[in-house]
Amino acid sequence: MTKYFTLFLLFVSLVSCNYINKKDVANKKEAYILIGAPASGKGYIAKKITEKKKNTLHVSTGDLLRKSANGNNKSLITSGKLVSSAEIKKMISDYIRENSSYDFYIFDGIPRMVDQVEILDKVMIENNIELKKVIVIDCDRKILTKRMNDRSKKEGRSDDKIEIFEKRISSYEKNAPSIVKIYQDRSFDKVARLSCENNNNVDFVL
Ligand SMILES: Nc1ncnc2c1ncn2[C@@H]1O[C@H](COP(=O)(O)OP(=O)(O)O)[C@@H](O)[C@H]1O
Repeated sequence: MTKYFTLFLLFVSLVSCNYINKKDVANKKEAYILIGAPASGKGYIAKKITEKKKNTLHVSTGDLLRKSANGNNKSLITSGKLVSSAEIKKMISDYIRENSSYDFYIFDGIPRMVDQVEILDKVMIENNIELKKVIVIDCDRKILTKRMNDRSKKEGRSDDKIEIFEKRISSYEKNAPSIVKIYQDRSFDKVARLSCENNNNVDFVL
């Protein structure tokens, strides 16, 4: 009799363990961080990932700022300068807190400066989001400039004028290598590289 009771207890504990594991998996949220120069196709890659992974939120700091920016930030954006990290911190923490029910997050446009790595770390910890992959998009400057020209005809973004665009690329070239290095030093395997020209198949970086 005791033998059967012990077996029963073992069975119950196994089932409940499995239940806990399933629940943990269900609650785990994961993030992709996209790093790429202006016009390198971060939006395009984000769209591809969103198609592959259900319940994914694409978080573009540029889009969020364009929707909400005050006068001062608007003029910073128009002149190709960066908005202060303090404002980015508030904007991103509020936004993720208000949109916490996703399974996957794609961060596009953050971190843009080294100090924003820590800001994003904190937001991810507070919202129980783990880093899945940092995807770096490599792109030749000639291609970027051509794309910017095409895009500015279609979208008419105020910061897509050639001299402003060059400034944004220089800012990217100044900041991105140190940011990528931080993630590589933390975990080399989590940093994947994609070419901006040959990026139809994103499966291998997911
Ligand atoms: N993380 C950020 N920190 C500071 N400024 C930002 C950040 N993200 C976006 N911005 C501002 O918004 C502008 C547009 O950003 P975005 O749409 O990502 O453009 P792109 O990647 O094409 O340069 C940037 O040039 C900058 O002024």
